[in-house]
Amino acid sequence: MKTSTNTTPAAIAKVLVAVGVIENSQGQIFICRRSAHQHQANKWEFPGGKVESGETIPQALARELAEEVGITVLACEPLMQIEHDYADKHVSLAIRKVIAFSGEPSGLEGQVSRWVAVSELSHYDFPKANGPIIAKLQQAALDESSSDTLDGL
Ligand SMILES: Nc1nc2c([nH]c(=O)n2[C@H]2C[C@H](O)[C@@H](COP(=O)(O)OP(=O)(O)OP(=O)(O)O)O2)c(=O)[nH]1
Ligand SMILES: [Mg+2]
Repeated sequence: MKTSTNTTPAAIAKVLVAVGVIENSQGQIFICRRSAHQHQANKWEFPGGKVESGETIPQALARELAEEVGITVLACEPLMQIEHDYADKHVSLAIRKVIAFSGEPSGLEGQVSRWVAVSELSHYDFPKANGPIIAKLQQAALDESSSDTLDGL
């Protein structure tokens, strides 16, 4: 007789998360450190949080960034979508680049936070799902600097 152990992926909830890559005028990115009691504890992250029912992704992003880091999002654009299965949780990250905002971000929930250059992002311990985001930001920065070089010819 077959037995079921209820450990199939379908048994693990999937969470939609709006994630903001906030960039300043010097091309630096704002990152925060997750607390010791959160999922993916103590890892660095791009601020954001779960999309609540009835919310669009931009609405969720605006609410989360106001709550967590105290900025008002004025404009954002899609950067990428990542599906990632952690053993205990499946996440769908809807990543937006925040290209205009008002206010100065800070860790309103007591989280450590800082602005970092794109080239320094790989020195920080992010959740596994974030690898492709960092690769994409670093590739875009390289493309931009090579087009600057060509402009100078
Ligand atoms: N905000 C954010 N979450 C990320 C990133 N990478 C990544 O795997 N995650 C995962 C960790 C969590 O499982 C989930 C986000 O949940 P969260 O704990 O931030 O959600 P939330 O802000 O609504 O939290 P809460 O107040 O309900 O506790 O997405 C990232 O760069 N930023
Ligand atoms: Mg959050």
